[in-house]
Amino acid sequence: MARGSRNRSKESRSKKRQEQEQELQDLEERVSSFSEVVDHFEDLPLSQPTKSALKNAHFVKCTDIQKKAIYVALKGRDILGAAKTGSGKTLAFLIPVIENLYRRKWTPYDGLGALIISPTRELAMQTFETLVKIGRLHSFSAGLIIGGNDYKQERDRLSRMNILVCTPGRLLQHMDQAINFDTSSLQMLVLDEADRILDMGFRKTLDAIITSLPKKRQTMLFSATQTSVSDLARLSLHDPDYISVHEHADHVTPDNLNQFYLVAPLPEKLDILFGFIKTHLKLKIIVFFSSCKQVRFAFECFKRLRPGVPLMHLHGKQKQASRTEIAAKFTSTKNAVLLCTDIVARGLDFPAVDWVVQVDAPEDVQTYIHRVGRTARFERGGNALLMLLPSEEAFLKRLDSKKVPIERINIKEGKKTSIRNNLQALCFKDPDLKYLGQKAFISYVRSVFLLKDKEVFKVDELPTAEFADALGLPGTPRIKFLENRKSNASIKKKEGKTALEASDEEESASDDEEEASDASESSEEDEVNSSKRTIRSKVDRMFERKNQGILAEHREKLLERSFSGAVASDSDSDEDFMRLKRVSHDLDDEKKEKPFLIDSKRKEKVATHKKTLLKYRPNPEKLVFDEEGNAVPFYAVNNEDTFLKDGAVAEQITSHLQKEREALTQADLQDKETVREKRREKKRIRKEKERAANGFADDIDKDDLGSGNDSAAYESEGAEEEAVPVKKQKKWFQVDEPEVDRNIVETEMPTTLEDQEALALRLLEGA
Ligand SMILES: Nc1ncnc2c1ncn2[C@@H]1O[C@H](COP(=O)(O)OP(=O)(O)OP(=O)(O)O)[C@@H](O)[C@H]1O
Repeated sequence: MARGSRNRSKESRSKKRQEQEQELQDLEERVSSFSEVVDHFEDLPLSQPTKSALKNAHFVKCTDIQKKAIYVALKGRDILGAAKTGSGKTLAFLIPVIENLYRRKWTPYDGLGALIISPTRELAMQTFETLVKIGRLHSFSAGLIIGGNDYKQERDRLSRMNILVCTPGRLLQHMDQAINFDTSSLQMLVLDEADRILDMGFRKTLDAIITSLPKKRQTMLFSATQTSVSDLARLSLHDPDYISVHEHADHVTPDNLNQFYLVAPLPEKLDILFGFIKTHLKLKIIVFFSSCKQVRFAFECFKRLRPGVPLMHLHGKQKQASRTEIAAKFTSTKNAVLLCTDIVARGLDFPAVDWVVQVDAPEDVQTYIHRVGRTARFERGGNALLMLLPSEEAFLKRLDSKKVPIERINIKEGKKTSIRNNLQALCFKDPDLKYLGQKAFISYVRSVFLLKDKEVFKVDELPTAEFADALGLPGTPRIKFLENRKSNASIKKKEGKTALEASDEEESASDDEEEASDASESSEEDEVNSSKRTIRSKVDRMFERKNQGILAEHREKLLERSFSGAVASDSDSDEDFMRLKRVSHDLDDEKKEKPFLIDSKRKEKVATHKKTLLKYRPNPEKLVFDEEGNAVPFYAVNNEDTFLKDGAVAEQITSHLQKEREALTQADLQDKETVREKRREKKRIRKEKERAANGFADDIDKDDLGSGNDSAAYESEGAEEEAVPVKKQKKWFQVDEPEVDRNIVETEMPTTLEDQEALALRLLEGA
């Protein structure tokens, strides 16, 4: 009996296996004979688990790139896929990855089958999520390998993974360090945002990765912007298929995207942005800056100015946990403003973004296309606003030549607001904010300095003093790299080189610096090292870090003083700051100690006896130092006659005491003020802690979530005068053409505490 049932189950197992084999064989045949473009996933030659998962995720109809790329990729061909932003490229490569492994009967024991490389961590995470969604009914193992995660944990799981989604730097780290990481069985390599991964920033990393991968593999490249042919050669593609669905479209950007630009002087950019936010409170907005420090400064200032909408910020200098949390929060929020750098520019799919605002112009048209592509995704509408400096108007030519339609707008005079005074007050009150402002200033100038397109980005035409003033800074911070550039250029000129060559060399040096970094976040150091990299001491770094532009000058003076009289040397450098240099301490000839010459037996004996030796020394002279630091004999400072010239002794005593008393009173007043300031600070910290306990914490030093509501913490400190009144400003700008539909989203039921607060604020202020 038992044997009978065992036989039956054996039979049914082998029957099932045979059916599966047959199914796979049929699928293989369908794939190889398939050559039509179909509209629905259901009609593609896909396995049942994939079809079911797609259906469950509500993916029914294929987009253009999916129609044209999936069936070709299923045949194992190399692919170069290009389609506009938000057109569904992710599924176009994920479906073939899963299916091709499935048809090859890949199991967890077969090792690594597919590698998907993304330029940023957030994009890798998003791709991984989609992979999990559509591959959940398969039995493959998949892993996410990105910087900022637990390296050990990743390493221990590597050997068991069939599909890996990763960022280039972290992948190479594992390739170099993890003994159990074997890539020899790899079947497929996918480069998402291929042009970015193949460009200079990742060149060395990617080349090192490619050399470790088997040559016989399927390679798929996808991007919204074109990959240069010379870059492709590095991948040794096998007779690739070029699938470019929007090649003949009128525009390279989505058709349902309205694009505007305005010409804004540098000092007015933050005013304009703040005005824009205040007049678009109910919308979801992404704002791009060129550096992390600008993002932080704008975020810290704006949240204190309470625009009445949740504010968030995202950049590469935040901890990974914060980055992930903020990205998730912005995804789920209906209306919010996300201030960010270009780590958000590519691939990220935040739902229902209404506006993309570029406060700083992008480095090139490619970056522009990717940035604006964060809105108007997959059949939705969207709007984009670009701020150009008067000196950057040449960028419009670049956009035009790449088929980007953009329209000029002007802000209505009556709608202009200024937050300059508010920023000044904030920076005055909070040295940390001022320090951040100084860093933001330097970062911005540096970013313009580093940009390649010198016809558009002209660092020498930046109104730096006015810009510093507009940021609320008490003075213009020193821009050391520009000074270095000038001095380097003049040295090079002397050596027969032109200034242009000199600055080009500096740029290429900084390109090298970028190579090892993640995405575009590397250009964040405030100081540009000149073409020769110098080793900086701890003290140098400290001076560079704290109060740039204030201490830097102080330090220069210190240096001047310490080295005045020093033996001039060509090798003078910053490291010499802590090194004692030979300083001439020559005294007058007559005061010089006569050398004790040992020219007889007697003197030889004396030389061993300290006390006797003293009589050969000149008489000691008591010296004091005057205010200029000159040594003068003690008794020469004052004698009785000169002393009495200033009045009788008693009078002088009284006036001296009077002066001292005044000085003490003054010092006392200052002390009292300091104590008061400390008390205020304590109170503020206590209040912040209380708020933190209630879930409202947001610390300037923490890269955590932020919202407009955080500024409430400053209310009791008399910050009311900093709040700019909220007015209902419907028409913020004017276009020559009829008004564009701004795609206003109605307020939904607030879901989070921040939403509720922002809504309450708006209601109170009548927005
Ligand atoms: N066939 C489909 N049906 C419905 N929605 C889809 C389909 N394909 C993709 N989408 C959705 O469209 C959005 C954009 O897709 P995806 O992120 O893949 O675009 P992309 O072309 O990679 O954009 P980018 O160039 O910015 O990286 C996503 O929200 C995705 O879920």
